[in-house]
Amino acid sequence: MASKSTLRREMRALRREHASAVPENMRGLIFRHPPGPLRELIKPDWTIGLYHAAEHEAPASGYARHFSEAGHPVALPRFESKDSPMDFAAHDDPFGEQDLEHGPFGIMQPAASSIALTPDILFVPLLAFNDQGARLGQGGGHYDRWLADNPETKAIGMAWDCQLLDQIPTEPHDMMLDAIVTPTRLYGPF
Ligand SMILES: Nc1nc2c(c(=O)[nH]1)N(C=O)[C@@H](CNc1ccc(C(=O)N[C@@H](CCC(=O)O)C(=O)O)cc1)CN2
Ligand SMILES: Nc1ncnc2c1ncn2[C@@H]1O[C@H](COP(=O)(O)OP(=O)(O)OP(=O)(O)O)[C@@H](O)[C@H]1O
Repeated sequence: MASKSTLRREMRALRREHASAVPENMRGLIFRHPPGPLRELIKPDWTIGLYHAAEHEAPASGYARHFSEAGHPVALPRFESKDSPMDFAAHDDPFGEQDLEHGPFGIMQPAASSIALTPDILFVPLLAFNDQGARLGQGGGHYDRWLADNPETKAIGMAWDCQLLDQIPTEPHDMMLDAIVTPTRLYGPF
């Protein structure tokens, strides 16, 4: 099996190629809200963890708007510096995004003044996944560490269909996903 770093390079290129082929005016039409079997998992009082997608990642802002309209608190990852641990903080303006600022890794994040929240379900970006729920991330270990510290939180991958692989190299610290959503399929809930 290819090493994680080789796979990361290949999957970044594949994801870029795939995502840039989706016309700009169609992007808002995909990932508008999660499929029914996932919505059924989510209790009315749950806090929803999402991410602010980088250019070629599966877009997650439609879910932020959907869950916010449905009355759920929405939270995004936040870092004080590149080396500090990830926490989650309120994202109260998913339509205007006026409550976000530039953070480390070039990703928009809640301001330091936003209140910290602990998601009950966490939607996570990824570079590759398989149909058993294994995940390859960016290599920072941020989600693996956070999920290890918060074992009650369900983890749902969001991905383009091209990110599905037969096999993912895994290590003991890698946390499995409870489900993965793509524009055409739902894998799980396992
Ligand atoms: N949108 C988004 N938010 C996220 C993550 C993510 O993968 N995507 N993270 C996931 O853990 C955490 C941030 N950690 C990160 C760790 C490493 C890199 C990283 O290596 N980025 C590459 C650029 C990748 C590319 O070109 O696509 C880099 O900086 O070289 C990014 C984020 C939390 N927030
Ligand atoms: N629970 C943990 N405790 C301590 N270190 C961890 C833990 N999980 C992962 N790490 C460390 O994080 C680093 C990156 O892990 P890995 O290559 O699995 O990242 P990834 O799953 O691709 O990234 P991410 O979870 O940020 O998307 C490794 O050095 C690993 O040892």
